[in-house]
Amino acid sequence: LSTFQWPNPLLSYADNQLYESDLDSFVAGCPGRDNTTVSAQWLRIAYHDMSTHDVDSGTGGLDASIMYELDRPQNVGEGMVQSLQDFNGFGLTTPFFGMADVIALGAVFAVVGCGGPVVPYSAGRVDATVAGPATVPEPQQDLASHIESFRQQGFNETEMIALVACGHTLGGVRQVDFPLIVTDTSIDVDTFDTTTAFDSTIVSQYLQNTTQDVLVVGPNVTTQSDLRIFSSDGNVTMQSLLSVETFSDTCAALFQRMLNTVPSTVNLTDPITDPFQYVINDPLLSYQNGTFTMLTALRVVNPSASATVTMLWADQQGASFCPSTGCSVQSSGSQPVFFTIVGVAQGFTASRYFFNAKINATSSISKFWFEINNNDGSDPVIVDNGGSGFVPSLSSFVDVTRSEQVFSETSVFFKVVMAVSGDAASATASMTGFEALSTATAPPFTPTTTSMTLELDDTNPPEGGFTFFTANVSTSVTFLDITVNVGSTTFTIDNFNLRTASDFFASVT
Ligand code: HEM
Repeated sequence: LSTFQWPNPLLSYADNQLYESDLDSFVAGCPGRDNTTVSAQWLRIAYHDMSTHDVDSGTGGLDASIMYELDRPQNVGEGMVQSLQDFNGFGLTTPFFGMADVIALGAVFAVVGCGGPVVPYSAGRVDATVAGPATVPEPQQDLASHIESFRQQGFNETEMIALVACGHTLGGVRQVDFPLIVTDTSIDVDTFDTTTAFDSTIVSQYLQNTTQDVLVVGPNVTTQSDLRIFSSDGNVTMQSLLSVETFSDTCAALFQRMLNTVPSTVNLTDPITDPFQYVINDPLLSYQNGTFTMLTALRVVNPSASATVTMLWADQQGASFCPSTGCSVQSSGSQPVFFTIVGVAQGFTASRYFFNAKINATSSISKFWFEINNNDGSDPVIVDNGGSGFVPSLSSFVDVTRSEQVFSETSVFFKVVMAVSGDAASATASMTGFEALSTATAPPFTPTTTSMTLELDDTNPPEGGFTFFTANVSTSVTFLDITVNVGSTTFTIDNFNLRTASDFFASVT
């Protein structure tokens, strides 16, 4: 299992979405929709979005530009707007994880949902703000054009054949959108093969001449693009894909490249091939009466049933409140982690152990770490972030005990309270709120950011060297970037996950 070095907001969010999000619920078990499958729709949109890539100039690729390209004939189809609506509805984007990362994640789930391979996932795509070039291949184009399109997208002829076969194992062609291809008006969606599953039936039925793929055997010769592509090397590639295992492995490798086709200026994370062995929840803090409360949790993959987990911490340098082995607290409880279909397909289980540490504010805390004792005579396992420990930031933080979710007669909002160390006579504080969910009725679905000013909080007077600032924030805000200037010192909190933190806010009316 891979190790995770905290903090790394993008990587931990990517792991969290891949293994713990709800996005997979739409494709688990390969459910049908609109006479095709949700998976088919999610896979096709990923390919079409990526199709704007140009290897020669290093531009385009999987960048969510599809949101601005839906008026083109190449992008017709029931599934396009529908898929984007699905993605927007989950509200998964963050300031560092855009719609393009969600589209790629959707494709990973889509394939697994229909029984296909797990495609290693990377995050870090950058969303385009305008349309890309109109370079999605169309069925009426000739073989030479298709070869050139795929070359521009970064795939050679053999890879082109396999990629089309891997894509067209799902879904089919919709009569109303392609009436010249599906001429029988009694058919709604003419599926490419006889199974909804992600399997090599598309290949075997083609080689046995029993295929129903209308892009192979349709009445219109001009639009038999799958036939031209599949047969372009004398069926050599299609023969090689007949083996279920080769099909699965080839599709996984090609889809990984497809999803990672991005502008050359974009850097993606290393691929996530399994859940990180240990990940923590970002510590949440509060200060009151000389004590910090710190809430965190440790996710442990494939834990022993008898395991007990302890959190330990060391004093700030020079202080000697904690024993030399560290102050410690047992986990306050644990919960099984419900992995997505990706984690389930890989056979992983996990538990999350929760901690509520009371830390003496005078001696404070320099770092914390964990000890997992399997209680079977084996040595305890130390989880210390690769030796450095986990170092919380105590000079400024959102105080989760003082923050509130306020229910008034007319509205619901968060009262966010921030603790800043120092005297705030000359302080100014501002923040940017990020709303993932777009309220637009049609694409593009883009996030909203709002600038806000924090005020000195009258109801939380200065205490223990901290000054408290506050602002009322809409409950649709999911992330915050906060900046406070106290004299010449600037405190910043970037990418604060308000959605998870607000679970710990008190409800007040
Ligand atoms: C020359 C290349 C290609 C051509 C001409 C082509 C053409 C088409 C057409 C006309 C449809 C019907 C769409 C609809 O009615 O909504 C379709 C569906 C589909 N294509 Fe392709 N395609 C190509 C390559 C690919 C590739 C490389 C992939 C994925 C890796 C892919 C994935 C899909 C999927 C999953 C569907 C089913 C969509 C659904 O059922 O809603 N295609 N393709």
